[in-house]
Amino acid sequence: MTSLPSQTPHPPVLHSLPGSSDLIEAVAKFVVKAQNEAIDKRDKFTIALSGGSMPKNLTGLLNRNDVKWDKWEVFLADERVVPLDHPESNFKAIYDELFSKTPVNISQIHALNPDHDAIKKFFPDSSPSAKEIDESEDLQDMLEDVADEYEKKLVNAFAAREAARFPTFDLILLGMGPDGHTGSLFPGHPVSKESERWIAYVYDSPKPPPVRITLTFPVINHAYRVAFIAAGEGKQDTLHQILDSPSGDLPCAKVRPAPPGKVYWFVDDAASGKTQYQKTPFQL
Ligand SMILES: O=C1O[C@H](COP(=O)(O)O)[C@@H](O)[C@H](O)[C@H]1O
Repeated sequence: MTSLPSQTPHPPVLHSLPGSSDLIEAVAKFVVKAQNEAIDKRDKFTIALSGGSMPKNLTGLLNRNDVKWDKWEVFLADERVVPLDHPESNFKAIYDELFSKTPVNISQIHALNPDHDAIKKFFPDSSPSAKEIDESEDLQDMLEDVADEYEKKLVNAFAAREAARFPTFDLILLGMGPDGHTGSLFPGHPVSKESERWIAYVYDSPKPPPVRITLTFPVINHAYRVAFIAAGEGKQDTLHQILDSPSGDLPCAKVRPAPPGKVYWFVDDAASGKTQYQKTPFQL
């Protein structure tokens, strides 16, 4: 077992694209580059995807003929504990927007176990309150089990190829919430301090639905590439705070992969309207 390397992280690379179609095209080119490098090395591409506004920004991949879909192994950067066909499911968002239009086999996408008891128990409309979960070891055990099950999927996928303490994703794509959260890692939440687990659960997410699982920071910061995708004026202040303020308290600012890993920001000019951070023209 090796632990996280401790070199100084590379500074984030900021690419700001004029509009939505430029952003979507740049993201597609970037993902294909990451895909090709991974396939050259290991004949496989391990990627983790987020929900929220991200899936529609991945649709540029559908216009290309150099995506080697059969080599993709897909995980969720975070997921809400809801049925897979629920409108709040990140799996559903990604599947509907992207994978349903590709030859990717469903077995290549690692979703939550749809038959887990927790899916019924924590279904948003009938979910116990955070206080009830706080007071119930059984409910917490059930959530622990959901996180464990998902973690095992990662262990199975990565253990065969590396004996590292944390998995090395070829690419993790993240969103940035207006409060600076990413995945289901929310500002000030104790899960942000998790240093051992690969997958953690949250039952008091300030953004509904409250019950979720998420990749932890050690996993995110062990990836070979992490890229945020954020668009729109509504993200301006948060992006400014994350990239221009050296204190780095928001969850997005804590994404600083250990070298050789790197973090990239793909944003539109509306989102980067206030940031002073140096922009790097996007070119491949
Ligand atoms: O709740 C979530 O929010 C973040 C950010 O979403 P966005 O709509 O502001 O882009 C998302 O990345 C995450 O996957 C999701 O569960």
